[in-house]
Amino acid sequence: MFSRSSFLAKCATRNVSNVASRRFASTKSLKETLQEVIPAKQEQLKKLKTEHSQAVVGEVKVENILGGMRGLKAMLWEASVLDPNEGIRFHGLSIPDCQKVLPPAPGGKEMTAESMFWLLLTGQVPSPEQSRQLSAELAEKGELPEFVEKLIDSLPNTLHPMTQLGMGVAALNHDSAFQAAYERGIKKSEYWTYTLEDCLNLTAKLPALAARIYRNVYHPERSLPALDKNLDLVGNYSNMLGFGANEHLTEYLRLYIALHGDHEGGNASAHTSHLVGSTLSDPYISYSAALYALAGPLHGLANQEVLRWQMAMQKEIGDNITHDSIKEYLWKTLKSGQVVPGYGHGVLRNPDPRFIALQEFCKSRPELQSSPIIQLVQQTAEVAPDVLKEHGKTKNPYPNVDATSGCVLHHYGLTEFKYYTVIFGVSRALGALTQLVWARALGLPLERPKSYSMDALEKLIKN
Ligand SMILES: CC(=O)SCCNC(=O)CCNC(=O)[C@H](O)C(C)(C)COP(=O)(O)OP(=O)(O)OC[C@H]1O[C@@H](n2cnc3c(N)ncnc32)[C@H](O)[C@@H]1OP(=O)(O)O
Ligand SMILES: O=C([O-])CC(=O)C(=O)O
Repeated sequence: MFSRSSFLAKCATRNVSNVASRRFASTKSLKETLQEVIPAKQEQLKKLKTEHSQAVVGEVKVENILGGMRGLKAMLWEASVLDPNEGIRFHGLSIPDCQKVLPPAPGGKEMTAESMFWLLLTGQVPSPEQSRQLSAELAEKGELPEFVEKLIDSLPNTLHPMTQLGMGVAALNHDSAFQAAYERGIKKSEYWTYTLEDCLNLTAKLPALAARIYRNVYHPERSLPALDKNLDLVGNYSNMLGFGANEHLTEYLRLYIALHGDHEGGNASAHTSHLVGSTLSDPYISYSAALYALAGPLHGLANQEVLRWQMAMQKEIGDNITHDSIKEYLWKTLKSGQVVPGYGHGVLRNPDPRFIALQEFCKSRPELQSSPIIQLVQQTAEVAPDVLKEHGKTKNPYPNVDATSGCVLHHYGLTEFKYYTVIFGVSRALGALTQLVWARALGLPLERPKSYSMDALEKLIKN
């Protein structure tokens, strides 16, 4: 028998190939589990600092400074690592591994947001009981304060849903446990527990906030159902969006939200939350800032742009869609100086495994296979890589997750694509908030890289 802490210490230094070995029969709560795993990680950090702080892991070239820091190994991020060819691994587990071992909701097949959150936070696969325990805790904490409801209800329905989401999340910091404790004057060693409290509260409240925005903007005539204490986080979200009766869409949302949860630390949303959090801003305002990075069309908003672009393509081509007509539309987009949304990536150099997992979901359901919008997305993915290769600019001509994430929502009737990035925003909290807990548990410092002007850079090169 091995102890969990020694197992975690080993996991920290090498990938775990035997997925089954990640199963633990435990009745511990999330906080108790974290209390157990934190000392080994603190020890690991101490060792890295004392024994290896001068080890060189890369070099900084002028192209890195001018090229958006692409490729620089410059951040610590615990929950996931992105391999350019294989894609994302969460604590060493690939997406198919996660699909095998992470518990689904009762009666469902897809992993829940809670089980992914547990894995990201602790490095352990929760038991179904632990996952359900976390669902119950989140449902208990899920209601919005009345002033936040009033704030969201007062916004014009023409304000982009992402702007509204960021405002609601920031306003929730009114009740931040971390901020209140910091003002009281707590020890650094206690930071993580208050951060965890805020992170759980925020995760719990995101569905009610995001669903309220959807209702206000698109269906003001509807009333919002109350939180169901027996449902998982996404079950409740789907219910409050008005799709609770559609088990297929609810399952898709579970998969979507688990898969989009984390993508290592350098992506713009995760990095923003990490940067803002490093000033000891509380998790609400740190994550609010992250949402505004996610809301850019080169990042999360691309999933809205993909649907808009695919619908425009469908309108222009009409019913007779062929590979040639898609090719022509792709060239038209490129020649007009626009990017093809849903293609390319800052790190990945192969098709995104999240794209593949969502496509597999489509392939497993006959009603999705015969859906015109899903067929169009699939056909586009067959044509676009060759066109992008011929165009010759992008380092990665393959589809990323945004190329396909919206079409299933559209098929099942969630057609308001300006809302899609909000769903991404509910998901990305899982990874960004996990790192805030770890940043406080490990006592990570203020993030403050060195910058140069072009004159200063030229001087540096000469010297
Ligand atoms: C969840 C996510 O955030 S996944 C990403 C979602 N974003 C998109 O799908 C938007 C479309 N894709 C892109 O704009 C880019 O591929 C990005 C932003 C994702 C990555 O950017 P980079 O790392 O700079 O990509 P790369 O190094 O390959 O770019 C080189 C050139 O190819 C161009 N390029 C990259 N992808 C594309 C594309 N899909 N269509 C057309 N041109 C592209 C870049 O604009 C750049 O052109 P430039 O030299 O004129 O500035
Ligand atoms: O990793 C990135 O830069 C973008 C991305 O796919 C994500 O954040 O999910």
